[in-house]
Amino acid sequence: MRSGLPVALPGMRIGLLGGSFDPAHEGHVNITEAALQRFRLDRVWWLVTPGNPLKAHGPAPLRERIARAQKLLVDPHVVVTDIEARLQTRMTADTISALKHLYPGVHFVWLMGSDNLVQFHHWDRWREIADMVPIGVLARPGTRLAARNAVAAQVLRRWRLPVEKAGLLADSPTPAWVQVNLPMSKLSSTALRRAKGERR
Ligand SMILES: Nc1ncnc2c1ncn2[C@@H]1O[C@H](COP(=O)(O)OP(=O)(O)OP(=O)(O)O)[C@@H](O)[C@H]1O
Ligand SMILES: O=C(O)c1ccc[n+]([C@@H]2O[C@H](COP(=O)([O-])O)[C@@H](O)[C@H]2O)c1
Repeated sequence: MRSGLPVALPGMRIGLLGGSFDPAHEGHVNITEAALQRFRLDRVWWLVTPGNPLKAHGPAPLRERIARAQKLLVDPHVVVTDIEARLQTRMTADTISALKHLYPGVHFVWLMGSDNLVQFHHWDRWREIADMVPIGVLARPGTRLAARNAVAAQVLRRWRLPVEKAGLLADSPTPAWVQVNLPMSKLSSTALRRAKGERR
């Protein structure tokens, strides 16, 4: 295993929550805890991205964002990582493909808030992502309806699991996805940056 990468054993179910985390907030913690429970995951890795390929403005320095994320987390099942910087991947399809190669036998699940499902069809090789890993979507305020009508949700509708089967997601053949509702948090990094007067 390359140095600096987290350890995982074959058979483990690991959720990947990619994000800018600029900054990390309780909304991230909230969906992470829900994902651990609802998708019966052993771990969630926060993949703190060097920069979202679809965002024009770069985020705060990676080290600052990681330090803040680590401070916020108390659950030992959650690991904050700079995997994308280490692997030099920016596109999620490349990150997932590299992780599957580095961790054979690990059951990865891609996690995202429902706002990201609405955008998902703009991501690079998004159909390949859906073919590589099951996807767990967590409801985010104001985007549940849009997520239901999202292009990706329509194209992948045949492979949507009923919510009662969310616990089987990590072991399901791909494509497979499910959207779960949870007590929602309105927190967002944008709101936190604005409250501090930052213009990013
Ligand atoms: N309050 C929330 N409820 C549900 N999902 C969330 C929430 N906040 C963030 N997420 C999800 O967490 C992941 C990482 O989010 P990100 O780091 O972009 O935070 P953000 O608050 O969405 O930031 P920004 O406001 O800068 O877009 C994304 O999949 C996003 O959908
Ligand atoms: O690969 C892509 O084309 C792509 C496009 C947009 C977003 N993503 C990923 O989605 C995750 C959430 O991004 P963000 O900035 O909304 O936190 C993060 O891991 C990004 O790298 C990935």
